[in-house]
Amino acid sequence: MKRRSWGLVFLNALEGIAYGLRTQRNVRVHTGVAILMCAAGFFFHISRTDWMFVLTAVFMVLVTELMNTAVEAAVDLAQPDIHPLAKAAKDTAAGAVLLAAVFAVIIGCIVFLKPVLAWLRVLLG
Ligand SMILES: Nc1ncnc2c1ncn2[C@@H]1O[C@H](COP(=O)(O)OP(=O)(O)OP(=O)(O)O)[C@@H](O)[C@H]1O
Repeated sequence: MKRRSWGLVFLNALEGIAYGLRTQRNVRVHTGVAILMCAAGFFFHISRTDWMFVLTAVFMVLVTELMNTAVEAAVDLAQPDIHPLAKAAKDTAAGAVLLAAVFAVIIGCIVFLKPVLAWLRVLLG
């Protein structure tokens, strides 16, 4: 196969992200949550260390979501019929997303619970 230019490699990767956003509701939901978490980070002026954890959590969820989409597409192409290995592949990929999401929830609670409660206290007098 002909070697692709860097520009084309980048374009194909963007097409992959666009495919995930277009076809997978979960990718769209997690992207929305990621944007909210980043907005909250700016709103509450979280520390550099907190940003590192928040960004790690956010990117882990988005990366595993896209890998899950890739696994689903590859499995559906290779094995459209019911097969235990097709189930194992899809369930394992979904498990990776679940673990990343649990990590993101834990990080979200550790970073945002305190500032959100303090903000609510001020807001409610
Ligand atoms: N070819 C297959 N053979 C056996 N089990 C399958 C197969 N395809 C899907 N499954 C089972 O059904 C579940 C749902 O599969 P599906 O392809 O609908 O993915 P999904 O997780 O619902 O993805 P989406 O995010 O697109 O809704 C899988 O997690 C797996 O347990």
